[in-house]
Amino acid sequence: MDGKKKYNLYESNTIAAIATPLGPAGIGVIRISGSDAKSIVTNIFIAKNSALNSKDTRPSIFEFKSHQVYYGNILDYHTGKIIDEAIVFYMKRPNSFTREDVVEIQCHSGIVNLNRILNSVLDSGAKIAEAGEFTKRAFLNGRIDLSQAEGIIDLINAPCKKAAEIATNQMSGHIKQYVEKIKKKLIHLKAQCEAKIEFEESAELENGLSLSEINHIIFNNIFNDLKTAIQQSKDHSIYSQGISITIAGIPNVGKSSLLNTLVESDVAIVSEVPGTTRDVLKENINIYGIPVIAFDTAGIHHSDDPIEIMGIKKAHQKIEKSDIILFMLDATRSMLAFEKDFIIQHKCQNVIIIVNKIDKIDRERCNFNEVKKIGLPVSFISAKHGNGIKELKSTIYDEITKNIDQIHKNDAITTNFRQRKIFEKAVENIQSYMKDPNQNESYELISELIDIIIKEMDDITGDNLAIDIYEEIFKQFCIGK
Ligand SMILES: Nc1nc2c(c(=O)[nH]1)N(C=O)[C@@H](CNc1ccc(C(=O)N[C@@H](CCC(=O)O)C(=O)O)cc1)CN2
Ligand SMILES: Nc1nc2c(ncn2[C@@H]2O[C@H](COP(=O)(O)OP(=O)(O)OP(=O)(O)O)[C@@H](O)[C@H]2O)c(=O)[nH]1
Ligand SMILES: [Mg+2]
Repeated sequence: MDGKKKYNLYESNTIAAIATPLGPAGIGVIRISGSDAKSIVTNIFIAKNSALNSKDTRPSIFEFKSHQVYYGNILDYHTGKIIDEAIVFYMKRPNSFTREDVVEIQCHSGIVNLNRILNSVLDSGAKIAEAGEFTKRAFLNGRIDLSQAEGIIDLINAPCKKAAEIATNQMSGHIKQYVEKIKKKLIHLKAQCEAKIEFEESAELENGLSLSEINHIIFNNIFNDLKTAIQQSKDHSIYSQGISITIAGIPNVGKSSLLNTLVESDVAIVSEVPGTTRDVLKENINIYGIPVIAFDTAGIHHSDDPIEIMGIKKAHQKIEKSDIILFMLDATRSMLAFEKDFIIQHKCQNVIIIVNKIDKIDRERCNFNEVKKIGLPVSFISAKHGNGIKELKSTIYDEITKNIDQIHKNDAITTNFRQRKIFEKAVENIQSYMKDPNQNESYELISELIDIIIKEMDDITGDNLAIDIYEEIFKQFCIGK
């Protein structure tokens, strides 16, 4: 991490926010960052038990030592009355998360208590922090780059273990290092081009790279680095974005029963009356670490009931948009022509055929060769009694991951959507240069291309990025982060 300070934007104000959730919890934390952090807390804190020299009095600013904790009482700024007992933690700049002076107040939790303490801190001179402002300061003050800051948001929002692991990698600088490696190669090539352009006539440079060698490195080595980042990120995006699964089928086959079994809770109404489900139901589930949004839909059939027709229309819309369709059949009867047609129509999507209610039939006599012949994955289950559900989950997992090579590689480079778009733009720029008939003739042209890609790599790490772009990114954070 470089130590340089990029901006002096915030030196004049000190910010504060509640950093923990506003609900019942054991402990709550209020975070204060900026040059007045220490004096602001000095006004509203009395240290107890000789933690500071001035026992049972307001401490002098000079008494706080960095990275030490002090026990005492937090007071109301105006009345001087005790609000809560707390532990106060001071981190002297630049040895803090924001690289500014930071004081944290660890107090009891509870919405009212935390807000009373925050108000006392604000009355004592702090300004309320915007969403993500602490992390923005860590970025502006050079502790982390933009990709690491984005790793922090992703970690906070991670919907599953794998997504959290990927976010931790980003936070610790995977993307940053990957981009820096590409940039280093580009800067080397750029220097070669500049030298050639400058000394062309005097022919002083004999052992520099030739134009075709430079082109070759960009078209192969750099191009592959960019492509690898894009491909591996696509593979991993299922962990952060999740995938959608729609349960479909004719009425009464057991779709809602399956949703309930997958969620392990009675979220959907189940009854023997066909046409029970009218609306689309949505539930979050987790299939071997992959976040899945599961939709239960109205049974599809020909209906004259206007409300049912609306439900069936919604079901079709969900089916068209979903990543995987679980198409459910009833094991107690043979397949209808309508069901066969549905399967044929949707064969291009990822369809898993589910034969439900196997508890009701004699497995030996169950003849579903017809279904197996279709060539799609088939699961035999009892949604009601739970048979075959583990196998169904494995089948779904295989379907999700079937086109993914990199999924288990921990060192795979994983970008978020914003970063991936920039890598894609860089690939497009190289491709259109490759198509340019003049590209073999000019160091100037390749030098321009190199400049463009360097600028794009800078956008990933946030170097020289326009203020409005990173402002947008930090707004996605929660307050207190
Ligand atoms: N209470 C608390 N917990 C937290 C944070 C925090 O700010 N406060 N963090 C943030 O949200 C994360 C940790 N990140 C941090 C990063 C750097 C420093 C820091 O003080 N670094 C100094 C000193 C390091 C040392 O003593 O070795 C430095 O790097 O110079 C602290 C927290 C998660 N847990
Ligand atoms: N024996 C048995 N009965 C089941 C099974 N799954 C569902 N059922 C029964 O089948 C009936 C219909 O189940 P639902 O889950 O409501 O079916 P659905 O497909 O959601 O029906 P609609 O919402 O009307 O389209 C209920 O009486 C369930 O108890 C199963 O695996 N075995
Ligand atoms: Mg239903």
